Amino acid sequence: MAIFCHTLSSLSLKKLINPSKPTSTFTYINLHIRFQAMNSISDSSSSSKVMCQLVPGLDTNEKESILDQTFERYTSKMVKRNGKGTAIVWFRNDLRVLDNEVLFKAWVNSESVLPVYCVDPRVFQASTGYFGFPKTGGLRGQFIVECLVDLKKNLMTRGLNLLIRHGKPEEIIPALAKDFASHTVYAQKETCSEEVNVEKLVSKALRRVHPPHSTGISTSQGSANSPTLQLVWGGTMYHLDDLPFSTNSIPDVYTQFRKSVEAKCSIRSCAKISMSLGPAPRVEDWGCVPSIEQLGLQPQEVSKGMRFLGGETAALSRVHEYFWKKDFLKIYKETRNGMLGPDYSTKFSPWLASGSLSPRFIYEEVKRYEKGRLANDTAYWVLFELIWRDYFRFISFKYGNSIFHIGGPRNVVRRWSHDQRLFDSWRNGCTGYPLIDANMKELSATGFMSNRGRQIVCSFLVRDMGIDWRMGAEWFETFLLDYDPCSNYGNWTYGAGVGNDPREDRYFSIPKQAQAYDPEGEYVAYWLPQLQELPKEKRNFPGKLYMEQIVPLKFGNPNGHRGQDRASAARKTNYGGRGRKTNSRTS
Ligand SMILES: Cc1cc2nc3c(=O)[nH]c(=O)nc-3n(C[C@H](O)[C@H](O)[C@H](O)COP(=O)(O)OP(=O)(O)OC[C@H]3O[C@@H](n4cnc5c(N)ncnc54)[C@H](O)[C@@H]3O)c2cc1C
Ligand SMILES: Nc1ncnc2c1ncn2[C@@H]1O[C@H](COP(=O)(O)OP(=O)(O)OP(=O)(O)O)[C@@H](O)[C@H]1O
Repeated sequence: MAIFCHTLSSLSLKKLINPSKPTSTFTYINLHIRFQAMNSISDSSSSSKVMCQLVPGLDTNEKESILDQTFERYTSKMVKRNGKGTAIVWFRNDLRVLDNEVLFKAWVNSESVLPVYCVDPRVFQASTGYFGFPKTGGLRGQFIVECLVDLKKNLMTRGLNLLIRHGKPEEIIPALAKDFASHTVYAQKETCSEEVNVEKLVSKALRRVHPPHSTGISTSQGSANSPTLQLVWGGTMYHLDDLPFSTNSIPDVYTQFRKSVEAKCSIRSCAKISMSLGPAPRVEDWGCVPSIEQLGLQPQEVSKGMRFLGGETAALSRVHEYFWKKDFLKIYKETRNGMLGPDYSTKFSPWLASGSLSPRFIYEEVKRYEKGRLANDTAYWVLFELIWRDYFRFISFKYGNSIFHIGGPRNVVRRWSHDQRLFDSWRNGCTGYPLIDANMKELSATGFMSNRGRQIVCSFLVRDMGIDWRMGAEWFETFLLDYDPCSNYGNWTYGAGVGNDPREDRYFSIPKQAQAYDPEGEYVAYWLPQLQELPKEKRNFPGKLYMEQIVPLKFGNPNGHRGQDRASAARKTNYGGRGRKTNSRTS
């Protein structure tokens, strides 16, 4: 039965948590978490089935009041501006007002700020690098639209607005710089080549802009008074400039990186801004936030699972909901490996990826929680995970495009399969392994998959199927709401054993993972309703009661796929084996 979408009484919770039966801490706490989630649903819908759950699950008034209170805490009368003229803020993956270094710098160094967002066809209408999937899927497109609506609203509250233009930034931004006689364009610095190339093009085009009172004499470098592009570091918890090593010598082992930054750097405070960011320059037509169709994408409704709301208001509300209202931070470390429902983990990633949430703000909230409520290892663990996120971003600096290449940062040579039948079964969730299929269905239906799920489906694709890991990474690129090139390709290279850390080469055994993280088959039965009628212990191991398994498992297959050994399966599926023996650990 689909647990988190049904109401449940405390009586049935007691039945679920049978004290006479030994239950692991993980299982117990997850049941508790789902029970709380269900209670919140039952408030509004008594005994009816709820098919999809909003994240955050707060009403509009509550969200607006959280936004106001948070903004108030981060507003200061002390900040003064001391610049001249108009500065342009080119919004990219930093769609927020709170702790936005770019907006802050532009405001301080100008008399007026023009905030701009460019709907770049290379982001919304292009294809992924090698395998040609849509670069941005409909669900992420919708999420970004919501982020833009919210950003526009929050800027307007502070006396600004958001100018929205369709086209390439290198054409739009210089034209605006000319029209508004801007001296500087501020934007967040990115690290991957697609984004860096756009930065270079914008910078080059700006050099050709002559300000109205210049002599018109220009060199190949442009006019001395041409507007400049100032790229500002943002988006990570630790600042690039504060790292205790140069980007070229960032440790390849995560633990070394973490220990070093924790010991030697501190996290900068969030930027506080003035209540009013105006005056806004005079603009005839600020443009509307595009619809999903205007982005050239197919709209997709979420009718099951989690429905994430885009935007800074939702992001700050989610932090409030998870840390303060539901108080789940105190058990985060024990629950974070769950798969079902909104509350086993923070779910901050979609807002972090679009930049509608600042990681430094999360840091400050963790510290506030530790001071005001409870300081334990589990509150810290959110920071531990955020350091992973920082790490992959810095690693993308160090290794450049190699994170997208088949051999990864270590240039590992292996033979990979491109068997379309196998890949299709994986992406469509029809492999015959409920744990894989349920996760893949969740991804395409909601744009989200748990970290546990991501590791398992990655291991299955690359190790059990032997498929080119980039096919999986690009599929994720299309669908994930939280798609971020550094975290996505960083994690995939790790999962495929081609990452920068040679020690990370882990095989995830589906039977073991199912036993540990979905012992009652609730997760698989939620996404694969045909399994709901099976006894709980059978749901992850349904044998012939489900569909035929497309490949045997590399290590042990308790459930069959009999009559076809690995070698013949490999031949049949064009799986070429590996040129190098892996030292996989089995989890
Ligand atoms: C194959 C694969 C692909 C992934 N692709 C992405 C991606 O495109 N974008 C993305 O943000 N995360 C990615 N992750 C990391 C991780 O799965 C998600 O960040 C996490 O599931 C988001 O859920 P959460 O916010 O509830 O996480 P929580 O457990 O609540 O963690 C808090 C935050 O820490 C960060 N974090 C946690 N784990 C990781 C990790 N392994 N790597 C980097 N950051 C982490 C995230 O920002 C996350 O929001 C990927 C992991 C794998 C195995
Ligand atoms: N933000 C991003 N998201 C997804 N993929 C990206 C991103 N930035 C860069 N890439 C991918 O990186 C790859 C660029 O690497 P490519 O190998 O073409 O360049 P290169 O390293 O300069 O080339 P070469 O190896 O031939 O010198 C492309 O596949 C591109 O899709």
